[in-house]
Amino acid sequence: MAQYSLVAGSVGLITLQNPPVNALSAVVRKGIVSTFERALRDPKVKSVVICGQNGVFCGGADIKEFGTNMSGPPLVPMIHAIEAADKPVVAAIEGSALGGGLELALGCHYRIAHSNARLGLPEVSLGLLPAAGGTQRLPRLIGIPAALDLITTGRHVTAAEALQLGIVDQVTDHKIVDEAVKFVLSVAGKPLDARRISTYPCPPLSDLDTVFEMVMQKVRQRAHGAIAPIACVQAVQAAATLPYAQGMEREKELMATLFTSGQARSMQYCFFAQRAVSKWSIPSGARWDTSMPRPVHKAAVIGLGTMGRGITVALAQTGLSVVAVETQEKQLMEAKQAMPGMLERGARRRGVSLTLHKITYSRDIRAVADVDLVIEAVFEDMALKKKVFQQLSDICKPGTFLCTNTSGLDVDHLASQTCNPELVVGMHFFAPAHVMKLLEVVYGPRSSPQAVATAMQLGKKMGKVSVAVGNCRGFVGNRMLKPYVEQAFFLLEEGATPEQVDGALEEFGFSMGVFKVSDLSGLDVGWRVRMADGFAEPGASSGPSARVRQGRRYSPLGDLLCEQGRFGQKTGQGWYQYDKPGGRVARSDPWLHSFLAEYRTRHGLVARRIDNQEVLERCLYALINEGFRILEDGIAAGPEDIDLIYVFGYGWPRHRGGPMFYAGMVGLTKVLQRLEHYHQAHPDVPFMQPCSLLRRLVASGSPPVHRWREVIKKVHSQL
Ligand SMILES: CCCCCCC[C@H](O)CC(=O)SCCNC(=O)CCNC(=O)[C@H](O)C(C)(C)COP(=O)([O-])OP(=O)([O-])OC[C@H]1O[C@@H](n2cnc3c(N)ncnc32)[C@H](O)[C@@H]1OP(=O)([O-])[O-]
Ligand SMILES: NC(=O)c1ccc[n+]([C@@H]2O[C@H](COP(=O)([O-])OP(=O)(O)OC[C@H]3O[C@@H](n4cnc5c(N)ncnc54)[C@H](O)[C@@H]3O)[C@@H](O)[C@H]2O)c1
Repeated sequence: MAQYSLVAGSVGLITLQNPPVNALSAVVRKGIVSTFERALRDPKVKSVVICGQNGVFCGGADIKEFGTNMSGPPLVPMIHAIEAADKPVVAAIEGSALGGGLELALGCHYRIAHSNARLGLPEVSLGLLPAAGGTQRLPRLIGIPAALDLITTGRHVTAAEALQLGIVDQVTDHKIVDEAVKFVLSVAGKPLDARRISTYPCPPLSDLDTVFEMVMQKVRQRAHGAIAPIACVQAVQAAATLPYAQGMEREKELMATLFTSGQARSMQYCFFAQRAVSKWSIPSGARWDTSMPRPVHKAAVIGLGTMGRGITVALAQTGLSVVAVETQEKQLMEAKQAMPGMLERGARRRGVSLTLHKITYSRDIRAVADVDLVIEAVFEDMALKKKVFQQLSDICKPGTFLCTNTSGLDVDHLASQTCNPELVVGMHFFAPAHVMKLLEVVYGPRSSPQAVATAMQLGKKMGKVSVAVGNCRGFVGNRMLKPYVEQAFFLLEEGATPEQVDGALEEFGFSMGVFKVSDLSGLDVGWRVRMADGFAEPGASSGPSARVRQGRRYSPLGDLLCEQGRFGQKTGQGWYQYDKPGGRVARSDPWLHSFLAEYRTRHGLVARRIDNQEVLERCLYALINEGFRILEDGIAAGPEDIDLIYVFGYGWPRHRGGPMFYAGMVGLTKVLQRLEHYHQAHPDVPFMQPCSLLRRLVASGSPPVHRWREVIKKVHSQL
């Protein structure tokens, strides 16, 4: 609703009231319309201030309404009426003014922001565009380039940047409503014609066509198949080239296409999934709302390699004191040199000024004696990690949480090396750890609710999307990757090329295909794991039995490349070639193609034409099938957890909602049928055998993804 009061004798104050973010639900819109009409009718009222309750102006349209039959007064005429009023209207912005909230403010004649405010048009991240005049008013107010930037990226700006861009007229540190009232009294009676943004011409730009062509090209490249960013550019183009009324028509038309699209549904699903996973619960019964995290003031990181450096930066950025321990002098020196630059770039990326960081370095693990939480990031070697955990258990003060960044080793086994296994959890970051948004918090049967709650809260503080997952080989993300990569190898054996497989996956929306990612992270990483598991054995990669291991189909292709020293980007050769070791630009490698041809001949394989549909089905359905197994095993609490892990950690396109949501969009029956088809063709590939949970879901009528938990619960209760 919207509350109305008369203040300072002549100012009508409208307060949006819809906790927690004052979203513009039907009731709120109704409230604004009626209170605004009342203010206009009242001769005592000379001006109006619009604000939001509880320190938030407005989080935009009510996203929950989007899937329903929308009723109540529409936003566009409501904002028009505010702009057309002959009494000055000021938006008093604190907290957030996002989406429809900012569009409402743009309809006001003046905008005053508290210094804590964040403003933006994030509709693009929901698969939409700002359809309450945002695409038409913002370019008229701040110019086309700046508006394009904000609308196509959806980024939020601080009050200071908003002032610089000209979005707001004033920024204050004082009470926002008091300032707005003071301000509106000072402008009462002044003409308003020059304050109605819709009447402004768009600031001229020379060579408009070239600008839009270039922007469109850039946006298309970044969009990876998402349609909303393209529509955003088209809408701003309408603002630049058409009169306001026609621009509004174009905005409406473009929004109509987006509004009902599968992409918008997928992205809005991700929005709510992100909120849902923070409300974690684990099989022991511990939950987010009953488990108290313990404050962490001082943390430590053990091992300053690739991951340890990123984790140290991410911790320091939250304002924590960090003790960084590294045994190798050379690594320690390199880390010390690299860290300031990483912190500086991080501050720039987050749009904040660089503050003094409290990092102390040591080669002696005893330096961590007084920290509240330790994150271990030494080599992926169980014997080494066990030793480190034994040391930590001896050295650290009582109650210190001991966390490991292992990519997939048994967290329980590490916990058993300590005197207090309840204090041990996995904190699995993704490279580069100070940039990537995902954190898997791995709990074991003995992890205390407080340890899980503390790791989840610390992750949130670090700006991560933290997902609580159970302990199993590879946890959720890396476990699902295995069947996906395996299928990619099999496709090469059968006639595909790395270029084709990557091309199909990139067209689907991944920013990088599986082989480019493998080159980036290093082929040797998986090779070492396969050797440890007894899959890859030196000398076993050729010969007649090379393609069968432990009774199942196996492809030694990755092992053969590693045996040749082709580890990917770091060696300048992998599935692709690079201009030098460490090079970043992947080029097709004729050597690899003849190697594949020779390999097929050696094993009597006849290359066949494989279409992209098959590439996608085999790679993605194998991954999704493992996702169902993870749900069945109770390793992930729900499909949302898996989906966010893939969107934030593995480059799954957000506009496709994550693998499990995507399976629902494709149709569970179809996914099941195709898995059955591929499993029949290759019964020696266990990953393709459809998971029984998938069968149960299909048998229960393929419920929508938000109802899968009911079926999963039934499965668990029968176990
Ligand atoms: C044809 C039709 C034409 C329509 C015209 C459309 C016009 C317009 O252009 C479209 C929009 O505005 S699109 C909108 C554009 N706006 C955006 O994209 C902004 C989206 N919101 C945000 O980015 C963040 O929530 C804030 C930064 C506002 C607050 O962050 P924070 O303090 O960390 O809080 P938190 O944990 O994030 O959320 C707390 C609770 O609020 C909930 N909720 C939040 N916003 C909601 C909404 N708009 N709605 C509903 N609910 C919303 C959230 O789910 C959660 O619920 P839970 O049940 O407690 O889990
Ligand atoms: N690299 C990735 O993409 C990635 C992603 C997620 C998780 N991980 C995991 O993170 C951990 C570290 O991986 P990385 O890629 O940073 O390895 P890395 O080889 O880059 O760094 C490991 C560092 O640990 C140091 N170290 C070894 N023993 C030590 C000890 N006892 N005390 C202090 N320092 C010691 C080494 O000198 C080295 O600098 C591994 O468990 C790995 O599986 C890696």
